Parts: sequence; C-alpha cells; structure tokens
Amino acid sequence: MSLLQPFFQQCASAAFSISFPSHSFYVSVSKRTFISCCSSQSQTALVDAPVDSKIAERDEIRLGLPSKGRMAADTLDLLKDCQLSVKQVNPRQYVAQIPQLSNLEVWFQRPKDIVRKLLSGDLDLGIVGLDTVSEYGQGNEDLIIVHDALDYGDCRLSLAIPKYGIFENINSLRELAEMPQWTVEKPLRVATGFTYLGPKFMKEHGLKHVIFSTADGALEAAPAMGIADAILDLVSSGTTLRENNLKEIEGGVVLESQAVLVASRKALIQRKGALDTTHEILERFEAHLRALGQFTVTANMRGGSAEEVAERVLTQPSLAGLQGPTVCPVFCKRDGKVTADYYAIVICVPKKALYKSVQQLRAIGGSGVLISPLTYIFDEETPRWRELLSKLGI
Ligand SMILES: Nc1ncnc2c1ncn2[C@@H]1O[C@H](COP(=O)(O)OP(=O)(O)OP(=O)(O)O)[C@@H](O)[C@H]1O
Ligand SMILES: O=P(O)(O)OC[C@H]1O[C@H](OP(=O)(O)OP(=O)(O)O)[C@H](O)[C@@H]1O
Ligand SMILES: [Mg+2]
Repeated sequence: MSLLQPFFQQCASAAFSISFPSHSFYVSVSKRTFISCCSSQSQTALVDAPVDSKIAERDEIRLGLPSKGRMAADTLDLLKDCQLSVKQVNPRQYVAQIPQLSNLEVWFQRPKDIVRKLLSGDLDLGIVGLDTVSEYGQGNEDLIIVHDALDYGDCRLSLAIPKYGIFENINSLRELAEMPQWTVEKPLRVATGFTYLGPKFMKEHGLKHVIFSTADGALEAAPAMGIADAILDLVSSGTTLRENNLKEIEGGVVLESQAVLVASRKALIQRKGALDTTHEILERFEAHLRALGQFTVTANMRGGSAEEVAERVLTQPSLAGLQGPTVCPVFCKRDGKVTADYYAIVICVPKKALYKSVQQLRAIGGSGVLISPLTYIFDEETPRWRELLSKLGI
C-alpha cells in the first residue's frame, strides 16, 4: 500500500495535485481517474518485507498467468507449445493445473496483480509484460526476470505529442525539454497510466517542469480534449497514435517490452521445489523459442567419404549448423554390392538464412533438399539458467 494512500482516501472527492519538491514533479489525481500515485520517493512503501525475510508456508508452487487482456491467450499458447497445457475447468475459474508439473498451481490474475502478488509472496512465478513488471515492481530487488524474451506482447512505452500546433516542429525529447512554454506555473502536462516509470524517466532526462495525470485508458484522446500536452503509453502498431494525430519523438521511448517470466527471489531460494520447477519451465521455454527461429535442412550429397563431405559443407558460412553438420552414408545396392556414394547431411539453419543456405548447399553439390520445422532445441545447459543461478548467488 502506498504511504500516500490514506491521504488520497481523505481527499477522495476532489481533484488535487501533489508535488515532490526534491523531484520537481507533480502528480495530479482526480477521484474518477485515480489508480495509484507514487514517485520514486514513495517506493519504500511497496517494499514491505526485506528480501531475506521468511516466506509463507505452503506446499505448492504458484504461477500467476494473465486472466484477461491481450497477454492471456498468447501465454496459454506458449505453454501449450512447450507441452505444458493448462487445465482450466471453465474460464471463470481462477485456479488451474498443469498436469506435467504436479507441484505447481496456476492462478489467473490481472497482470498488475501478478506483480503485486509476487511481491507480497502470494505467487512465486508469473508471466506478464516487462512494462508491468517495471511499473508495478518499481525496481524491487525481490523480482527476478528468469526469461526476458518470450517473443510475444511486443510493445514500447513511449512519449507522444500532437503533430500540430506548438509541437509541429518538435521531434525529439531534447527539443520538447527546451520549449520555453514549460515553467513552474505552466508545466508540461503528461497523461499516463505509468505513474512510476513516467516521473522517473522525466527526472532521469532532466525535464524539470512536468505534471502527470492518469486515466485507465484511451489516453490518446487527452491532448485533443485539452487535458494534456503529451501522453506516455504503450505503442505497438502505432495505429492509435496515428488516428489521434499524435507522434512519437526521438529519445522518447521509456521501455521496450515483451512478455517475460518473472519470479520472486525469496520463493526461488526458500520454497521447496521452486527452483527445480523454474528450471523445467525455463528449459522448455528456451528449447521451444530457440527452435522457433530455425529449420532442419536435410540434403543429399555425392562424396568419397563422410569427412570429405563435411569439409565441403564447412566451407560454407551458413551451413555450420548448431555444432556442425551431421553426415551419414546413404547406402544403396549396386551390382549386388552395398555402397555409399551419397551422404545425407542434416543441419539446423536460421529461418532468416534459409534461402542463402539452400543456395550454398546447391553450390557444393547438394540435391534433394528437404526443409522441416524444428520443435525443440534442448542444449546442454541454457544460458539463462546460468544467469539465474548467478543472480541468486548460487
Ligand atoms: N498495443 C498494446 N497496448 C497495450 N498493451 C500491449 C500492447 N501490445 C502489447 N501489450 C502488452 O499487453 C499487456 C496487457 O495489456 P492489456 O491492455 O491487455 O492489459 P491491462 O492493461 O493490464 O489490463 P487493463 O487495461 O484491463 O487494466 C501490456 O502490459 C503489454 O505488456
Ligand atoms: O499502437 P497500437 O497498436 O495502436 O496500440 C496502442 C494502444 O493499445 C492500448 O490500448 P488498449 O487497446 O489496451 O485500450 P485502452 O486504451 O482501453 O487500454 C494502448 O494503451 C494504446 O492505446
Ligand atoms: Mg489496456
């Protein structure tokens, strides 16, 4: 709970603004649009327990998944692709199981509540956007990003201003900051749902006279309604900005975001089985996501020996595969004798380099090139697992 919350409750019927003198920021909040209001000064309010304090006892490990919104379906799809199907009896039931992970309980929650519940110890693991972790986690060191690139939910938190009026020739954050219009009496008015990241970004970039207001959605309307000069919101396709006559500016991206797997450090260290379960989920995610970018390529090649074929393949930069080509003899019977004039080579190639690889294979005598999708690539050890252990000091 924010330290400021009792104060907000007292003033709940009025619109008001609060200044944080050492930051030169104001946050204006109206009762109707109030979500939460915090500056970096009030952050300690969220850190309600030290990282090494004891966690609540329970047997199962809890994973929080988005209950609704644009992350929900993609998250279930990712888990399914990793052979971790979530068994939910009906969509309004908020608890579910993943049969492959017997000690794990899935809890469906709003993304921001997943982060809050990781901090309060009510969840151990969660999948949400990095923007949500950064906004509601507020740099709390109990939160650890286990996988930072789950490959969906891509968007950026970006500052946008009108294309018209006094902003017509403003195209960068520096130009915006240098506009003579912003003073103590008349600060730049920014509408945002990101009341932690917004002020932090402005402070870090030296924008002195800024005031924030907040609303739950449709922020892009605020400048045209005369409520704000700029907005700070998530952008993915850019359509909403364009349709509302707004533009992004150079240096105005606060954060690049996509879905991440996040954990409570305390839970990983203290809860029995939490680290093993995280390892298994991480391995499955890594294996699937690595495979997504690759094809298996099989081709036949005439040659005197496996080594000679391998030499030829390795002269081509796009044909090295993961650890080098697999070369196997293709046996056929000629004049009653079993011989191997051909060799089959099997390699993985990045999807982006597919056509170049096919050309290189042909150039060294490859024929009958077969391309198949790859489902998983399990490496000896995932680099992110090493990283996690080192973040945990293990
Ligand atoms: N264009 C986008 N706009 C908003 N979020 C996006 C976009 N693209 C990807 N995302 C990701 O989806 C996440 C969830 O967004 P969504 O609007 O579904 O939920 P929410 O904002 O938490 O819920 P609500 O709006 O009901 O409070 C965001 O935090 C972000 O990580
Ligand atoms: O760049 P785009 O692809 O146009 O997406 C950006 C828009 O999507 C989100 O709104 P959302 O759809 O969640 O509606 P909301 O305003 O009610 O939150 C976000 O807040 C932007 O308004
Ligand atoms: Mg939304």
